Amino acid sequence: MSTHIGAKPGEIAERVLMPGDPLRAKWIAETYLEGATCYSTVRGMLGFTGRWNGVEVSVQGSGMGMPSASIYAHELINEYGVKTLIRVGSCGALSTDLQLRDVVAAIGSSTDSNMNRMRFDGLIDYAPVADFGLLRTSVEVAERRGIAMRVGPILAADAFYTDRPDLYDTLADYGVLAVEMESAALYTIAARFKARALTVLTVSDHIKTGEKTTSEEREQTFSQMVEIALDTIIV
Ligand SMILES: O=P(O)(O)O[C@H]1O[C@H](CO)[C@@H](O)[C@H]1O
Ligand SMILES: O=c1cc[nH]c(=O)[nH]1
Repeated sequence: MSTHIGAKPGEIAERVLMPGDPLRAKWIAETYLEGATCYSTVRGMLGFTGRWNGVEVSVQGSGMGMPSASIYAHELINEYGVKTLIRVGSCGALSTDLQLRDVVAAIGSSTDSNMNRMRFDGLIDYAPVADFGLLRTSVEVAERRGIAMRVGPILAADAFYTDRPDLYDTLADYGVLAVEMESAALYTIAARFKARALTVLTVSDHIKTGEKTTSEEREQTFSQMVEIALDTIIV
């Protein structure tokens, strides 16, 4: 067991999908993974291991926000030997080109988090980016599946409810597609500890239009994103 994950050594695969929502982890395991078993219920942050196309894959909930996701990424890599992590999350669209349920792959992640400012002593604006091989594979998988996945930069925000919507407009002017709350930390920790990471998202709500999906839809219906992530992680 690590501090926050109740798995025994060997119970977590080298390949892990990371949704923020632990009940999305359960849905993914039950819907897609053959022979899935639950290895952790610590803090209700469920984790499962099973097989996708014969390859062992785990799914671990990571919670909301970079402090929580950082804990799970850190322990998965450093205490369980995880080599590849793909976040499968929901996001709010900043770009007016995006519609509800569109799938987005995050090539890089800007952030308002202070975590990397602390890491680099406020001297460097570190640029957290996706693993190029995973990103390329995900694009190939999406094309093969006929899914029009958008690839571009996103924002990883500390706050879900912002007092500065004007900054979201400015970021959209700079080509930032969407906002979520974990990718910058995931990319940074993967880089630091020599793992590979990618973030694939589904648009759950639109910041400009106010349209949104329900919490049940966010938990159980973002199948295109999950299928792209599963096909990508086993390559
Ligand atoms: O749906 P998940 O993966 O939790 O991701 C998004 O949803 C949560 C906010 O509702 C944040 O964690 C954000 O990043
Ligand atoms: O972090 C998130 C996730 C979904 N929608 C948002 O607006 N923000």
